[in-house]
Amino acid sequence: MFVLSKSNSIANQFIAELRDKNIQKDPMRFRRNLERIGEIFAYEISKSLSYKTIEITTSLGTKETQVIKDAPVLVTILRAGLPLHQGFLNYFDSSENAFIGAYRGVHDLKENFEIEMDYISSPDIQGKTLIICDPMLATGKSVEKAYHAMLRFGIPAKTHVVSVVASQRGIRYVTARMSECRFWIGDIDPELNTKSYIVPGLGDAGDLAFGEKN
Ligand SMILES: O=P(O)(O)OC[C@H]1O[C@H](OP(=O)(O)OP(=O)(O)O)[C@H](O)[C@@H]1O
Ligand SMILES: O=c1cc[nH]c(=O)[nH]1
Ligand SMILES: [Mg+2]
Repeated sequence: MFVLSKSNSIANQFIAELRDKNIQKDPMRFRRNLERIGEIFAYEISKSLSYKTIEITTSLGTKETQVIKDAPVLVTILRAGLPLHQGFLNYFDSSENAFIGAYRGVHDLKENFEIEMDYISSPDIQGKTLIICDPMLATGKSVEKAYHAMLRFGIPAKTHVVSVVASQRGIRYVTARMSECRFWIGDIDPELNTKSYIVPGLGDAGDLAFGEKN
């Protein structure tokens, strides 16, 4: 597992701004910070992709260089995943894309809930590299359900899962059920509250990016 916050970088400032209850009042900055973190993860993940040699022609000669062999398929979970997804698209110009509509069903008294999934659109993913991005990994149920739903479109060669803030419990949940995936996490928080929100976390990422749901 790759954890951005384990080393010092500008990424930690962007994550700090996402968490800051004053700065996050500005939804444009909130979305832009998610996008910037998407760009940073895209760069980090690009180091683990497959490359091919091409020869390019400059105005003065030719040069052999390494370029990505096959663009990864970018998968995102609505709504909060959209700005993070845009960050990936900024770097992976020709990627195909998949979108999943998922949300938490009604909570019962024990704070249990199932994830409802009512929309999925995807290209064929057989043998391709997938990058699933969603800024929050709280219980881990959304991303686990999204990943397994994607498998009806083919078996990917490799799946990368990206999350900006994850809980320790969520990490345990997904690594136990998605052992074939590689996880790329911004920062890991210790707790979930009784509504299964990450503490300290940042709040509701979808609402902060796009406004409260009615
Ligand atoms: O790990 P989990 O416990 O499943 O929680 C994480 C999910 O919660 C958030 O989405 P939310 O359901 O709030 O939808 P939204 O993006 O539309 O606000 C987030 O973007 C994840 O998809
Ligand atoms: O802390 C959390 C948990 C789920 N979804 C969010 O947006 N935040
Ligand atoms: Mg939400």
